[in-house]
Amino acid sequence: MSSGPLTAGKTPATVITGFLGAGKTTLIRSLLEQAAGRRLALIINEFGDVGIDGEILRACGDPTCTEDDVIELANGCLCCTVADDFVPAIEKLLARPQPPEHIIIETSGLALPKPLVQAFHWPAIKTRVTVDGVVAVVDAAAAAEGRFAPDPAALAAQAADAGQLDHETPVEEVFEDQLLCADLIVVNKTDLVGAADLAKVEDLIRAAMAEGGTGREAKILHASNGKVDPVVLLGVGAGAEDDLANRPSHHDEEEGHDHDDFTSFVVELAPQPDPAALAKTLERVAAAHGVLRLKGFIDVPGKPMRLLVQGVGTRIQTHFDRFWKPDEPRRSRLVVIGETGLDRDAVTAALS
Ligand SMILES: Nc1nc2c(ncn2[C@@H]2O[C@H](COP(=O)(O)OP(=O)(O)OP(=O)(O)O)[C@@H](O)[C@H]2O)c(=O)[nH]1
Repeated sequence: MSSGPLTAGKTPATVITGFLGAGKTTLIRSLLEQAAGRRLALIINEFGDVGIDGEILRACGDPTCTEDDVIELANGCLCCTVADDFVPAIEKLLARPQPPEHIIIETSGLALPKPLVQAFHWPAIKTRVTVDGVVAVVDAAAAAEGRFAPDPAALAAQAADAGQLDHETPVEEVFEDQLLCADLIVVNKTDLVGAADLAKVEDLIRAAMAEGGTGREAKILHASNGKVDPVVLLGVGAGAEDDLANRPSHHDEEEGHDHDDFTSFVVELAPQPDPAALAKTLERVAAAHGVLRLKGFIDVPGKPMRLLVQGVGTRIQTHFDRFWKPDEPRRSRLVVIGETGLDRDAVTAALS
């Protein structure tokens, strides 16, 4: 656990980053199940204004995770709302009669984590909290399909050109930034790939890090459904806020940063009698329009439970996650996330 001279006595915080749908919430859920009485608090930031991740975590029914332990900062980008939202949220947690022993922060899948780590230099929290580690979760299946970077061989050829960061797609940029800030990289969804693809993903990660110009070696772990030993995950002891120079970021090159690359909107659907048919439709729409992420809850008439829908690229999963509450409107709403230019009207029409 954190014990260096700079981190002694401070509350450790772990930043969980990773591209849309990589498995951050799943990993946190697994962590909560294994918390063994340790007081954890969660701060969750999502892209889009409907807090699905907080809902999923609250629905887990884990006694170590009460309503008060989950703080959602759902409006926008954490690093841009540091003063108004993030620092006060940390202060509030520390002021509790029983403050958390460890704070877990889930960034949005589109966040560049470095500016968030920088926020730990704010005077109000600098002497009281340290970033124990930045964990980047990688979707092994999506990475093996080439969704985040060109072929590793091509990347390796570019590695000699370290520092040339401006030729990438927005998705590649975000993916690389998250890796470059990480102390620990969790290659998740290993159940979906074979050994050869897993090796390819590790090559791709190392090539992306080399291309980004860091000399640091982050530790790489494998996981399925985010199952990682909590002692490893929460015991990095990095003091990452004091090691920013070794974490290059596209954010370093820009004045402020750009929120224009991605877009999100909510589609309100009619109740859906057939989850399997809905999943087929979503798969078709995601493929036709290049949707990056879909998530939300659906009313299935006659069913007492709400249907959780999760789409990562064209991979759609559904399951009933909890009973509708008596006073809760049975709405069917999906958050849709894609790159700017995603045709909102066409997607809405195709889903409605
Ligand atoms: N097959 C498989 N599916 C997984 C695994 N981990 C997560 N998933 C699924 O992937 C989808 C996305 O998982 P989340 O944990 O919500 O991902 P996330 O990174 O929190 O997503 P965002 O917050 O939207 O960026 C869900 O349907 C999960 O059930 C895994 O190891 N294997």
